[in-house]
Amino acid sequence: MPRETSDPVPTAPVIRSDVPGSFAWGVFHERHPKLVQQVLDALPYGPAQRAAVQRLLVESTTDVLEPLGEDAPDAAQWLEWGEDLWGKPWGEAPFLWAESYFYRRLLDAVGYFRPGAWHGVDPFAPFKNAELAGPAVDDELAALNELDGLPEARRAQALLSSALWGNRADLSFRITAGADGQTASDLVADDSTTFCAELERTRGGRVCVVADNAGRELLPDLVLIDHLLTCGLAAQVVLYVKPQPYYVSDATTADVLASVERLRTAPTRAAGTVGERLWQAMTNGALVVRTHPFFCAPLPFHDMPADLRTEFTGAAMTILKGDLNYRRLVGDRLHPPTTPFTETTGHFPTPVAALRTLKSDVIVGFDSETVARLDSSETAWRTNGHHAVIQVAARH
Ligand SMILES: O=P(O)(O)OC[C@H]1O[C@](O)(CO)[C@@H](O)[C@@H]1O
Repeated sequence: MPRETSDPVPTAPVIRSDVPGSFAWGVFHERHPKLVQQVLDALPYGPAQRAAVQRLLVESTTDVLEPLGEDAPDAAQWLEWGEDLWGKPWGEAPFLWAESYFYRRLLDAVGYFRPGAWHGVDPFAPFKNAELAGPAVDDELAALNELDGLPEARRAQALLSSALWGNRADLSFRITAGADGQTASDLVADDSTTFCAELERTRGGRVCVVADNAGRELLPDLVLIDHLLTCGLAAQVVLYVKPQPYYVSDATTADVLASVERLRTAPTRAAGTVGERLWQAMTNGALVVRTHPFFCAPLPFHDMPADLRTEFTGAAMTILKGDLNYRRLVGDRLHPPTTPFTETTGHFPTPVAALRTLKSDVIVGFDSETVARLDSSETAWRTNGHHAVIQVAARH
């Protein structure tokens, strides 16, 4: 796809999953087998679906990329997205592309798009439901009572922080991270002052939020959205979700509805009030939930189609949540970590804020001291999910 903007052409190597020992290699060879087992344990799929899922595991680690069947509703779209890749080993495709296609093929294997009993059944719903129903969520929602009465700036900081660290709760991450990732954490790039100042400067505009995971990430996202609307920092919020199940726990419209309901029916006052306000906001158009096929595309946001670009255009800010959205925003490449964030996000049609815990190799916008400090820690700081960034590219 031709580059439509005048931003610099990236030269950093595109990440692939064919380097043994690399993080991306581990996703295909270690994480996916565990994920698939969990999916097969969580729902009583029949023998044909189980066999198809196992075939996908083998194909994605040892074989070449096969296109979707002609009867798939999005077969033509994927043929185009993969036009240079079909017939090549999975590991030779960009990691972002291959991982995305893995999730699309998993839906295929479990019959998500086929007429029949499993049509439209989210294979990740058992995990999402269990998380939303869990006692940890009750505790988190009860803590909202304590924010009442705080000055607006302090409340905003607390809600921003919850939305940021909510990303650490991603179910896919916990498959290999063990427990809940509740070890020492570190905010390694913090543009939160710019974030708040920018929203104040554009007060009353439209803010877009590109959601990441359902459950314990989406709940604090929704609470932050309620804050933006209630304080008048945004007159309208457009929440973008995935059109279909994706990357294990990514939020769909059904997940938004379940989360709003969870808030509305929470036993604690503050959460219930937020839930009621969000319900009203949805009914009067202050909060709009939207989706687009491109949110499950295997491509960076640089390549977003014109209709989606037009939708974003004019927003005061777009908040992108999570690791995958970050990869798609800055490009899934081994950038030098000191590459300016603004240099990699200039293609996006609006000012952007990334709220992300680090769960893959991609990183930009660091100063060299921070990189040296993290490198000397001899931990897998880029991928272990203990660190986070709030990075903002304002345009004025
Ligand atoms: O839910 P998030 O924050 O987007 O994280 C998803 C991340 O998980 C992985 O699928 C595996 O770690 C990454 O490749 C991906 O970027």
